[in-house]
Amino acid sequence: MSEPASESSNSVVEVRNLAVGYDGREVLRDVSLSVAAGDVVAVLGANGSGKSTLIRTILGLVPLGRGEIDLFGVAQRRFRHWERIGYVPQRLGAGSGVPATVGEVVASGRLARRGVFRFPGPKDKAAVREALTAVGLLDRIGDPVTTLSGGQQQRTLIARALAGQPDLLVLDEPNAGVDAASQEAFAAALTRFAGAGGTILLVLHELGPLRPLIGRTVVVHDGRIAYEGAPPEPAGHHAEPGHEHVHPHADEAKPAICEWAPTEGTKAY
Ligand SMILES: Nc1ncnc2c1ncn2[C@@H]1O[C@H](COP(=O)(O)OP(=O)(O)OP(=O)(O)O)[C@@H](O)[C@H]1O
Repeated sequence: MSEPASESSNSVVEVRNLAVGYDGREVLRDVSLSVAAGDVVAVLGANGSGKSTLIRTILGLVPLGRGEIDLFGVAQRRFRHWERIGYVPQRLGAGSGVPATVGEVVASGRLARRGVFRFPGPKDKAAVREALTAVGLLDRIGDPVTTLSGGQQQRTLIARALAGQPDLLVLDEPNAGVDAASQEAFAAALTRFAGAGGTILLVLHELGPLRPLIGRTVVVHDGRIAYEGAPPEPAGHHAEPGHEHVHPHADEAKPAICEWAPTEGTKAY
């Protein structure tokens, strides 16, 4: 892992007064967010609240309407070191028609590091094996990805991002529809990444096995940040074992942050 840019102190992501829309319809407004080196930040919120739009805008995949975004202390439009960021989208674009093996998919995560025109060297191969070991899939390295379960395919995507040895991992609902074993494997891989000083920004529907890892949560409600602070403590019957559901429900007028017991350091908006 390389050091953060010197001019950036330890800022990894800085979002100021962001507004984003699709086809003239505003989806995010007045969003500000800071992620520092070593932070593990979970973005929560109801379906359609704008969580994916927020991280996709940070990554430059959705055009910025208003506001500013800095990555590692550099304005996003001038940022070139995309190899410092590993992105795990919601799904492995199934049906691409390319019959790739697990090892090939993970090796593609090295492209930004090694360049397209250089053959993979021992360092690249070692990084691929290490990343597959981290997610518990080394034994599947030669198998076509299409023969893996949905959860294993998600783990392959995490391994692809890890193989690039990024400083920042951005993940969009990595646990959605994924079996318990894969969720545990993610949690272990992400814990190791964070333990080595990595920064994580991820969209989650439920904290689940990742709860102990999350340092800060940001709740997006109706395109704005409605809460930012410590991970919500389940209250009342929500504290029962197995109830990990953090719910700002889509059909509620207000985010359900009132059900959480804010702890010290909480910012409620
Ligand atoms: N490419 C797009 N074109 C037009 N509208 C979009 C596009 N992507 C998202 N939207 C709309 O923007 C809003 C926010 O969507 P987004 O995917 O950011 O929400 P989300 O909080 O990530 O939801 P989910 O939890 O369901 O993934 C929704 O109303 C969605 O329909």
